Amino acid sequence: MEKPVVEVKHVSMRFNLSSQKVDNLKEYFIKLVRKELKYNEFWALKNVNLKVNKGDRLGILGLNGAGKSTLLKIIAGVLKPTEGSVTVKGKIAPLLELGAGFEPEYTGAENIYLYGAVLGYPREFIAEKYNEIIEFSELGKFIDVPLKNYSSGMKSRLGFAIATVVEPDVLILDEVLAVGDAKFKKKCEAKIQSMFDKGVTVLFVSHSLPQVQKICNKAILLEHGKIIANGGIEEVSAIYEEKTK
Ligand SMILES: Nc1ncnc2c1ncn2[C@@H]1O[C@H](COP(=O)(O)OP(=O)(O)OP(=O)(O)O)[C@@H](O)[C@H]1O
Repeated sequence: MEKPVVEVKHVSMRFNLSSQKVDNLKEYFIKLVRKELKYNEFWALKNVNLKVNKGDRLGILGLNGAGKSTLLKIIAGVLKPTEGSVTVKGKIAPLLELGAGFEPEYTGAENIYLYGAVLGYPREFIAEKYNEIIEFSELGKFIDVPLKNYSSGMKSRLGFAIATVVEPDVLILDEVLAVGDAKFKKKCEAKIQSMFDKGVTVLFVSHSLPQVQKICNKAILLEHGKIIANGGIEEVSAIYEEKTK
């Protein structure tokens, strides 16, 4: 039997939602110290089990708030699940919120090392790939400018360049990904396509069913934090379409 590249076992994720109105920070800390803050527990994911085999391209479908991004963040290691475990074999390129690990006071060059470390790349590896990252980002002399002076497109370009410098075994794509202007977008799409051509395993979140159908061979459908369908793309798309009628 085929060994899964990604395995999600009994994963649940609880968030604490504040149920009270707190007017300012001072009041918040007073309530915190007096243990007067009340939370409502909210389970964004509930006992999710999933296996993704090598070379599969899995679409993650579901309505707003179903838990799609939370699941991707847990698989990428950005969030730790409240319960359960995730194993991923090989290198991951998580194209989620690009540049979330950036430090605004540091230059682009310094952030390459910082963000690289956030993604778990060894320092020597970053040093080796440093020029390639700068070249792909097309930031030129701006690489020595603090990140706080970058436009949002420039930050995304640097984030994309760092996250894709590895040859990943697993590519995590969230459609919220914003990657600069039309020209740079094309370049990113070409890079993603080249990863597809090499047979990378893909996890893809999108609200666009045609886009998911174009890219993916399999899909899951999440509803209120639970997987309610898991199978071939056509079968799961049909269930999703029925739900969104
Ligand atoms: N940090 C957080 N704190 C509290 N609640 C959160 C947090 N992150 C997510 N949630 C809640 O978890 C639920 C699932 O969110 P998630 O972003 O995973 O949904 P989604 O399926 O990706 O939705 P969308 O299609 O709108 O992007 C939502 O109800 C959201 O409010």
